[in-house]
Amino acid sequence: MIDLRSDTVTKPDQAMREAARDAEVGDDVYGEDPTVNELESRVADVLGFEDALLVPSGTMGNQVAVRTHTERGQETILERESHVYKWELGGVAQHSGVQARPVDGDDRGVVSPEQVRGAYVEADGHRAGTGLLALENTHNSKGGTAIAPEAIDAAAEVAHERDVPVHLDGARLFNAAAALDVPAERLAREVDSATVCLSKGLGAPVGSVLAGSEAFVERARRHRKLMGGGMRQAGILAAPGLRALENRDRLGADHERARRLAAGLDAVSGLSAPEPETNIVVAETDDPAEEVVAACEHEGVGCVAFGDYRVRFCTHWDVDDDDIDAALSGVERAVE
Ligand SMILES: Cc1ncc(COP(=O)(O)O)c(CN[C@H](C(=O)O)[C@H](C)O)c1O
Repeated sequence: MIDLRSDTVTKPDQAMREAARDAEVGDDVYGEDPTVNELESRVADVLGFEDALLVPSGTMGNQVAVRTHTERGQETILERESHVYKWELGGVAQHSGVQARPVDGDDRGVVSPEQVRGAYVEADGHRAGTGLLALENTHNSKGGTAIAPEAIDAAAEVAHERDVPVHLDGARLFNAAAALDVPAERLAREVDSATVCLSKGLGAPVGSVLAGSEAFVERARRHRKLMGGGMRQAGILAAPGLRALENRDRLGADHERARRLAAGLDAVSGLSAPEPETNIVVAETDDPAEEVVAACEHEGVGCVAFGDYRVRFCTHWDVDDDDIDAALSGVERAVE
């Protein structure tokens, strides 16, 4: 099957497997795994933060960030279609006792300064107040949109004027950086913490990294442990992660293939697919999405329903040009 369901399906290459095999390891709960320490330091540098923390998943990175930034009862402002709100099992409530305050970003998932201002709640005798603003870049549900640094900065400025910290779910931050041709550090410059996923388009088998100030990461390390994320010889995971980090420069190839895939899908009767900004293609379907997904699977193409009449296809490093051609033929057969 040509698996376009997600870029989470990427598999480690031989170099990553050998790096894992040969990794120098230690007990990371004691801070003694040299490979984990190297990865954390490297990601902190790349994102322009003081420190960083390896976590098993992007979800844990986001949830540790929420738990570290907030107090119980507070609210977190987030975009209604964001991953933190929509796909993390109510984690902000379950892990942190935090209330979600969703706002409807624009069609690209951008949360405006006015929306932050309007959703902000000052603590008083009856309310715990706003404890966090959570943003996402690229924005998955809106089609992998690469949000400009100025938009992130503007929302963060309003939060900071009210002493509210900002977390950036940067699961695909390097995709945004590649699409906008700006350093990832610039996209994270005005936020207080950011997660990046090594296990998506970058191809690592496991792992995300949560970056922030030294004081933030010290507290986040405790919350990671609280959630059971304290790992031992995790250099086995950090070594392929370090290799994955070097794949940032190849993400443009995924974006180019996504553009070709979208153009081909758009030409199929019963589908319409706008030009993507990164590696995520979302097609509007005449037939129910679930039917289209099942038909595509039958023709050897993996994709996922992204709404009643929306289907998502993700390009990634295990998908080459021939796969795109084959996928287009398969989808054409599926929906004809
Ligand atoms: C923006 C963003 N932030 C966080 C995560 C969570 O990462 P993991 O927990 O899967 O490592 C994801 C995964 N997204 C997955 C996907 O797109 O297939 C599913 C929906 O969970 C994400 O898209």
